[in-house]
Amino acid sequence: MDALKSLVQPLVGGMASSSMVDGMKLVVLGGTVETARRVSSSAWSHFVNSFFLTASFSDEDMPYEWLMLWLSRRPEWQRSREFETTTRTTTVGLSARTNGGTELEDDEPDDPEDELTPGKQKLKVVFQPTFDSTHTIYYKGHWLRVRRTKKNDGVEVLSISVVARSNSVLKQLVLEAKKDYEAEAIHRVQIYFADSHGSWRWTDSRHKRPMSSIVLNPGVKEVLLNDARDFLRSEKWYADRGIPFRRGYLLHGVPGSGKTSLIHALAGELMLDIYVVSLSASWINDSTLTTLMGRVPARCILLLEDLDAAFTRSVTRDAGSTGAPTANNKDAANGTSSSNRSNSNDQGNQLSDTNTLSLSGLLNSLDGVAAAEGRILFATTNHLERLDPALSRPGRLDVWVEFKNASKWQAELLFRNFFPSAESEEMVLTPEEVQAIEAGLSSPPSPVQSSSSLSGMSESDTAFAPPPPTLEHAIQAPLTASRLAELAKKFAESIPNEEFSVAALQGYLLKNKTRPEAAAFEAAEWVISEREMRERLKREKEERDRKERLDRERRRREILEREEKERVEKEAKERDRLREVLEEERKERKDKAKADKEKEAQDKSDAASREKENAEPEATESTTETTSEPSETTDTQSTPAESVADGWEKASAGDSKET
Ligand SMILES: Nc1ncnc2c1ncn2[C@@H]1O[C@H](COP(=O)(O)OP(=O)(O)OP(=O)(O)O)[C@@H](O)[C@H]1O
Repeated sequence: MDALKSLVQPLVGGMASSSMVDGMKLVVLGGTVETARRVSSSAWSHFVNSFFLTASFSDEDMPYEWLMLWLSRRPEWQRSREFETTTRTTTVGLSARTNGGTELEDDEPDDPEDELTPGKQKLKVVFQPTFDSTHTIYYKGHWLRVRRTKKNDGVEVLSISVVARSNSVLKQLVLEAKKDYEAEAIHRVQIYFADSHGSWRWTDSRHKRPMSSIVLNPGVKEVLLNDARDFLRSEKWYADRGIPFRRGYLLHGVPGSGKTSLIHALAGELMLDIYVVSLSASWINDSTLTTLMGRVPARCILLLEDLDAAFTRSVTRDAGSTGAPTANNKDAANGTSSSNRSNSNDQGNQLSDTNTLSLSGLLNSLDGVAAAEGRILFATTNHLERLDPALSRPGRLDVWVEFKNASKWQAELLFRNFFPSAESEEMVLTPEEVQAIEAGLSSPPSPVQSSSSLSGMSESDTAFAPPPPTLEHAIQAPLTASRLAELAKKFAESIPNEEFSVAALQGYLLKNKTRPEAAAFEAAEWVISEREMRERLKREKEERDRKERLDRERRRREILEREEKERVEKEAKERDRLREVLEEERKERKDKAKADKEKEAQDKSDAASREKENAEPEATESTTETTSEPSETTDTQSTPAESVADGWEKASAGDSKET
């Protein structure tokens, strides 16, 4: 301190007061402390950078999902002192869990009213650590530093750092998280969609659909399932014979017949993920498709939706559309590039010309060198007639399955699947419920009644409320197996063979989901009303088409008339212009002739005067006779402009005669 004083003393001289010295001391001390803090902090980050191994995971990739699920189960993650709250719709399944909030969400008991307001989306509050906060988690003898950050483009990144000599602990962690995730995903099918950059993006995870819920004519499901299973077991068989290990299925037929549903059910059964490309996407082209095909994993289902779009580039799924090849799709079918698609502006239903997918590009992507092996390809189309036979070559689409409208057999089975029977396990009623049904009592208080009493409505007010639900609506007594069979038969009898899609029948049953009896007995009526509606829609469509045709015709006529009028006006203008030119020429000629005559006269008089002077009168007379002739002929000759104008006049005279 004395040293500091002796340093300061000469600066402030004898005037230095003790308070000033104290102030200086404080400054020096503060500076020292701050410098020490900075040095230690930079030393720490240097230490971290040199000894910590760091792995980063972007939320655009699956490992992020695995790790978020893993973290959500760690108590350290849940005990975060800085957390954010967010709401999300409650979705049963992984996507909800992987937000890292399953264990952290509010513990509020489910509101019984939610049960009574079907369709209402339930929001829950999720607590999760804030971005940019660091958490320390102990894992297999190592301290992990976990940090979640958000980049400017909105992409979330999870960084995990660990002090270790090798990165094996991080690898172990990722593998463990993956295993946990897969254990969780065993009952779900992961869906990936292609993006315009040629990458696959995980999009959804759906509950597996039981094969039994797919209603197809006998044998179809079994054949497909066995074939796919057999294929997956036969890698060596293919390798031994040098055959590319690929198998393709084409599901074609009417919309709403179960093509997509069957693929989902098969994926669940075979424990495969689904990779979907929609060929009607505007950005799809040869090179993106080839890149995508090369990037599918070895064991998966690759689903090409709307295969016909690759041939026609048509986005319409209108049943009335014939699918007749257009100039463009002929090119495509010939295997030539469809880059000349820019001519297609006149085709209302054609995609933009940025779409350059060709048949050869599609075929190459299916079985070219870059195509992945081991995948099962499924392609769907509603328009088989638009496809090229080249697709049926082995290794491309080996098995073709047609999907038709529902047969009577399918209608019956669909009905049976839809309604529970007393023997089925799904519907287990409590003894009270059974008692209530037997006693013919109404179900528990209806939502309308309870809400009206809550809002203070008087007894008489209930007259304005909708009627309370009947027993039939509230609790559906399970049917006995024999009654269910009877009703299913009755339903199938009322449904005409292969006239309605399974989706349409499902829609009808859904409307009657609590009324199996009514569903069976009113089916014939529904068929009639559906037919009438179809007829009406058909008539309306025809009327619309007719109007559009007339409109088009009228517009075409108007355009033709306008063009004709413009042509006539143009010709008249041209005639006028030529006439003016002609007039000017005539005038010029006259002026010229006049000037010539005057000049001639002048010359003559000059010559006469000269002759007079020379006294030779005979020579002057003969010169006058010969020079007067050319001026007469000039008048009678027509110039080129005159002849063109004459032509125009003659032509227009002819035109006017014709009209
Ligand atoms: N054969 C079927 N068995 C069970 N459900 C079916 C069947 N066909 C259709 N459905 C039901 O109808 C709806 C539409 O079916 P899906 O999407 O599988 O038909 P699709 O043939 O793929 O139609 P699109 O060609 O229009 O894509 C789904 O809800 C599905 O459950």
